[in-house]
Amino acid sequence: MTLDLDIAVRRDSFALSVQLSVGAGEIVAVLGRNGAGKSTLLGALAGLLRPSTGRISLSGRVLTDVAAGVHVPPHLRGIGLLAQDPLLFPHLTVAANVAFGPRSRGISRSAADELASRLLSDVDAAEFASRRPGQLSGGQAQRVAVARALAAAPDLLLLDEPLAALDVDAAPALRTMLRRVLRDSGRTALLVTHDPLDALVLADRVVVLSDGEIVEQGETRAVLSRPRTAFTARIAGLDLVSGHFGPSGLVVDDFVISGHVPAPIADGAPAVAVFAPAAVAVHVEPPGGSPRNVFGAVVGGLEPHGDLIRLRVSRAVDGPSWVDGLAADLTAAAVADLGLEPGVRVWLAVKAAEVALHPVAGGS
Ligand SMILES: Nc1ncnc2c1ncn2[C@@H]1O[C@H](COP(=O)(O)OP(=O)(O)OP(=O)(O)O)[C@@H](O)[C@H]1O
Repeated sequence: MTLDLDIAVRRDSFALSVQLSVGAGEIVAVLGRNGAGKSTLLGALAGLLRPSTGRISLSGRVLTDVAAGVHVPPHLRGIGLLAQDPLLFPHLTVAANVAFGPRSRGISRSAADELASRLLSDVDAAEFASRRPGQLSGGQAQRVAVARALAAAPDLLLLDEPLAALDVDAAPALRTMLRRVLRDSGRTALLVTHDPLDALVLADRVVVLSDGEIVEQGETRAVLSRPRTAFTARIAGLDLVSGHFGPSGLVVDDFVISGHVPAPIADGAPAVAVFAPAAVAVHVEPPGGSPRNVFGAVVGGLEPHGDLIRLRVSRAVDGPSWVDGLAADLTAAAVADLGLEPGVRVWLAVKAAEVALHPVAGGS
């Protein structure tokens, strides 16, 4: 199902103006800080808000057309929402929660029960089928909410910060599960998040929203690893290296980057190494000992970053090309002590414990 949207929404002093298309089976992440307009965009799509101008269509079916006076109500849009809060019916069992959507579409009880049980096993929640929502952890309830959203067979699935309410231990497994079920079901989906990791793992493409406007968009890895605007660089706030997963880590050209693997990755699958610029140590001589991850580069630029200085590197003539754009955060004193300025040869070192390896969208 293809989504085409070109709308403007006014909310008091805030204005959102977005033009966006999402292809059939594509997963697009909308990334933005608090107040960027992400919820406003979702509200307009879901039919909860009326744009002041514009048009929204889903596979040619017009959902909103302000000029023509068309505004299809939320429940008739064929759009499913998975929110931060699972919002399960507390008085129904897990299985009945999932079967509720199909039942209200007129599907027979036995077919709806069968669908619910298949979807619950897809999200690894089959064992909770006869429990009530009050007897589930946050992560378990969110799995059930995913099954319920899929059971409604929406033409478009909206995911509104689906992992934001989960604790850090539950989020990676749920992220991996979401990635699997979204790919397997071939769903067209729009994911709203402020977490670049969600975008990386789940989305094919990312759209960066700032002050109600799209400031950058493109293939997720490309946008996050080589942000073209300072705004995206700040929001991404991460160092990213793309490669393939191998037995000793991320293989990129003839380098291997070691790191920890929060959720399983298939051998040979496209993956990324992610680390914080603050975890990067900068040396002006090759570091001694045998630290695992050391990359040669030259200083590209220096810019203030809060109380620190953010250094961006470029490739050295004899060094790997993929270091281009990596960032390291240092104190002003360290920058002065090391004599760092554009063109200076440096070695970046990152401990394996500070590097996380993640599968990326498009991979198996
Ligand atoms: N009901 C409302 N009436 C008027 N203005 C609103 C309303 N709700 C939100 N706004 C304003 O619209 C702007 C965008 O808010 P929105 O909730 O869409 O941002 P967001 O990107 O979803 O932020 P967050 O990540 O904090 O949820 C903000 O400036 C907000 O103050």
